[in-house]
Amino acid sequence: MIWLRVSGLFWRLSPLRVTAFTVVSVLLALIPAAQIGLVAAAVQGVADAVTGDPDAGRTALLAGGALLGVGLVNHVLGTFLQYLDTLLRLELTARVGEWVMRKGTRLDLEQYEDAEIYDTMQRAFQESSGGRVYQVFTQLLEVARELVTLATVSIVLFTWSPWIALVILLSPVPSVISYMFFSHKAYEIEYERAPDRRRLYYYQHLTTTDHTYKEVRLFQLGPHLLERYTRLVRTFFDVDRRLARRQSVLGGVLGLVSVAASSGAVLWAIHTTTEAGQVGQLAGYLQAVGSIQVSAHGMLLGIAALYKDSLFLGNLFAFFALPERRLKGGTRPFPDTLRKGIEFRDVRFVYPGTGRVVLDGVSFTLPAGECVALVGQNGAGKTTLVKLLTRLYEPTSGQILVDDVPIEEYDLDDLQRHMGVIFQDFIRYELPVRDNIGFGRVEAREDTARIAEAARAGGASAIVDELPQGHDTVLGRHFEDGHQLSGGQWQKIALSRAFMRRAPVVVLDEPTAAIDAEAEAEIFSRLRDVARGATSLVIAHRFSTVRMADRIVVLENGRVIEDGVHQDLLRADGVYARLFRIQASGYLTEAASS
Ligand SMILES: Nc1ncnc2c1ncn2[C@@H]1O[C@H](COP(=O)(O)OP(=O)(O)OP(=O)(O)O)[C@@H](O)[C@H]1O
Repeated sequence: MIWLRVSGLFWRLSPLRVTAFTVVSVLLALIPAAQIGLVAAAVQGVADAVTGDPDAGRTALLAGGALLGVGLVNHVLGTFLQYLDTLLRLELTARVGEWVMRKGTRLDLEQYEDAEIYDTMQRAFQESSGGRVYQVFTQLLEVARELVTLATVSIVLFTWSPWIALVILLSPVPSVISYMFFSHKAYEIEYERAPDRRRLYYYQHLTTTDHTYKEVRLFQLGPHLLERYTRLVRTFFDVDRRLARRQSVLGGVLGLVSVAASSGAVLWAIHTTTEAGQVGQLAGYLQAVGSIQVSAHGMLLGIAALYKDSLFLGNLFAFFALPERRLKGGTRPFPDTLRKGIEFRDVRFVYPGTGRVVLDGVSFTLPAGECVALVGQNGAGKTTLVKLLTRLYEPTSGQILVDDVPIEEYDLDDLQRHMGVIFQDFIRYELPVRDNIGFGRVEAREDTARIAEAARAGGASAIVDELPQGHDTVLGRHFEDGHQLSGGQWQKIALSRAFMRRAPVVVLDEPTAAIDAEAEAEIFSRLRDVARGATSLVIAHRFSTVRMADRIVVLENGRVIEDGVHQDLLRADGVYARLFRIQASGYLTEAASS
């Protein structure tokens, strides 16, 4: 049914152009039959004129003139078809890319983090140029056109000799069957290969991108990665070569059957027409033999190609059919300022498809307008908590309440609009500063005063002031005139993006890991001001940052083990106090020995 869906896509693209394309294609398909009839009439006319028929010369001339007219029509229609072809192809290429992007923005994070679904996406992206969709459409029309040609030419040929016509018609069948068989095999191989192909692209990415260069170069990973790449490519090549060998042997043998059948038919035609002295018929016959064979072959190969391309296109349609935004919100608008705060109540979480409990009954509160720091060793579940709070995932059990209302009752888009979040792996947009900060509130990206204020809040003002084109300086090195920043400078820009949002809830996941201590202290001492009284959650490993928070929550193995203010936690002499002293003593020892 892929054919139907492809036709549907084209119809939606431009009903007028698709109709014109179809009509012109069918008209062109009638031309070979007309040419055969006219050639036969012209040649027979000449032959009769030579043997003394007085009217035959005029008939031959008329047939020749008509042949010229048909040739002209063929040329004009052919040119017009080419023009329509270009238009439809351009339009489709742009639209398929657009559809793929739109779909990508409507999926859940869970789908991106699921290896199987991710493979489906990768397979679909290979089709996102729209090339194959277009191919299927033109193949469909090609098959229809050859069918019309075949039918009309067969009528002529069958009236002369049904047996010869049948032999020629059936001759391509064996080779087409083998083509279909091998197409299916090729598709199966390619399907199984998707994870390895991803690995291949990944090795390529590691050795050809700017931000991987330093490490790959200094660890001298280049040759090793190249070897992994080559090993995979060689495995692919071995499998493909075996398939190609089998295909050419079988295809070659079956092709011989086709050649033998058509050559035999030509000989047979020469023999019968010579005996009857029908020169015109012989000329028409020879042309018809060629034409019918080309059309039958074209049609059957078209069907086989359609079959193969439809299999590949199935991936694209499978991607389009992926369920969208399964995570639904309610209708309640998210508050512009929190009244009470956020409460995690006995939250448990297991990543879908895994058996490991990442959060095991987490309970704590984020009082409105306060800043809570979340600490814990790597893998304790801190970022996972943020994913739940921002509703990128749903708790397996337990509840998150905002101002005593379960989080899922709030409108999902509105909730996310009211959260200023920066993750550890924030994006470095290779775009102007205006976008890098303005994307925090995309509707306000032209509001230079607001961007400047956000930059101040994130400690990025001095960086922006020094850039050659200020807010319009392109960052990064991917595009012309791009200006590269240091890691800490990028992080300040990302922080500014979070503040650009002016959200009532601010979540910063290791926001200052790359920022120098002085700037970090400056940003956090002003956090309450810059966050405009927002309720904030900060994940940090540096205790100089953590101690500035109103409350501190310590997470270990998915459980809250301590919760309180800095001084109380120190007095309690638990895990927090131990970790704090380790860091503090490191600094003190260094200070004492210097
Ligand atoms: N998408 C995922 N699918 C399955 N497991 C995951 C996924 N993301 C994280 N995990 C697992 O969940 C656990 C908690 O991860 P999380 O990223 O929340 O830790 P974290 O406390 O933020 O660590 P860090 O301090 O290193 O950033 C880890 O054991 C990790 O392996």
